[in-house]
Amino acid sequence: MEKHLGIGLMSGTSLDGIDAVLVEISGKYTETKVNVIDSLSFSFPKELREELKELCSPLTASLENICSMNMYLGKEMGKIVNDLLVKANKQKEDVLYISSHGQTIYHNPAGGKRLTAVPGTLQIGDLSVLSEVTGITAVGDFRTADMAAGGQGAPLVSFVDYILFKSEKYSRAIQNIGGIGNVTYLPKDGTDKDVQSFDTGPGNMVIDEVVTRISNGKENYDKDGKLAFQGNINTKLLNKLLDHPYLVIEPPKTTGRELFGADFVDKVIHMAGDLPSEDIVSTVTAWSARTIADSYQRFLEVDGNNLDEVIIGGGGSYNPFLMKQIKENLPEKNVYTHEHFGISSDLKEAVAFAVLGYHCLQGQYNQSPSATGAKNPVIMGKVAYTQPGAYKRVFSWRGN
Ligand SMILES: Nc1ncnc2c1ncn2[C@@H]1O[C@H](COP(=O)(O)OP(=O)(O)OP(=O)(O)O)[C@@H](O)[C@H]1O
Ligand SMILES: CC(=O)N[C@H]1[C@@H]2OC[C@@H](O2)[C@@H](O)[C@@H]1O[C@H](C)C(=O)O
Repeated sequence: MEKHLGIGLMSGTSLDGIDAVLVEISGKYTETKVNVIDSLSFSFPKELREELKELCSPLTASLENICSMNMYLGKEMGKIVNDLLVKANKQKEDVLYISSHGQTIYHNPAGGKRLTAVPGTLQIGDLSVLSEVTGITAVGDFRTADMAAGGQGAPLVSFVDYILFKSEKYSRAIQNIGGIGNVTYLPKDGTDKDVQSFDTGPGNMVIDEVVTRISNGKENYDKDGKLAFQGNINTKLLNKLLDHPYLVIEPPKTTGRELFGADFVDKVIHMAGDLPSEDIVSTVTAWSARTIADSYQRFLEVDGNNLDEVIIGGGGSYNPFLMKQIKENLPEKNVYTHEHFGISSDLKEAVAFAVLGYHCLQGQYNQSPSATGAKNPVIMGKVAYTQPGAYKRVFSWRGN
């Protein structure tokens, strides 16, 4: 089977930065083979992170800044790709495509009341700029295709989870803990029609924002759960947080900074009153863990479905306090991280988007309707090439 080099780029809702991964890839769907060759991570400087946060809220976003940031991020993403090529000692001619998730700044799967307020989602980091800076074909803007077919536009990684983790022996929950938590449920010996997926709720987003506030911006996350370990979980605050209406909405459902961003953290800080700051960190971390465990019980382990294994990835898997809480809430499950299966928790989503982009270029479906709630399968992604060389490399290849 013909092998190619491709690059996956992930810039997630945590707004922590961009992960870039160079993969060798071949095949399609359950025959897909993907190996990581090299990777590079770029942390957003504080000012950029703050600007992006502003763009994620209708109260602080400006049209002018969104317009510029789309171009700016496209260029930055291109520079990261070029750095990765230097690191891996590869030329642009060696690489068939880049597949970029883009930076979500707004995600509104429910839409609004006005006639024109239909569901929408916006990922920025322009694909033409990315292609022009790198000389490589760029694929991206996946979520709108799923929404066009009536889906939530997320979670999309469930398609790749099915390829990587389906098992004849065990029912599995593949849990990502990024800014938001999302799960893919793969029942034992199930088909692609049995895949279920939804956002469980806050992952690290609320923890990160609380830490940013209490440290006056000196820290932006609770490294190794240090603050959470120093505090106590406050049951009263925890119970109030567990009343959040998102947690009982039936899947398919997705969420983001619109519900669990800075405006929500204002309310948490208010609810916490004069609690010591470490207790607030412990409590919101315990809350994230509970929302994950509770949603399995509420939505997955129903109708005779069971759950044997939980496989955790994303940055939250590096927070030992959060992991401890998850394990305590799931005493009868085997809880692993992606590393147990030879996959980096950090790079998994970037690899997943490399797989989605490769399918787009092959004209293959790359989405799971049962996971996103779409009416029908679609090929997600748009393709940009600004120079003939990039165009020729992709179109002289018939990836069938
Ligand atoms: N050593 C660590 N200790 C505690 N938390 C950590 C550690 N490393 C990473 N994290 C957490 O992981 C977050 C980043 O996670 P990740 O990169 O998976 O998110 P993302 O891809 O931006 O989000 P999403 O999957 O929601 O789009 C950081 O903001 C931080 O909260
Ligand atoms: C709109 C958006 O960017 N959603 C992200 C976010 O981060 C985690 C969770 O919420 C998930 O639904 C999704 O990302 C992953 C990559 C997904 O689509 O599978």
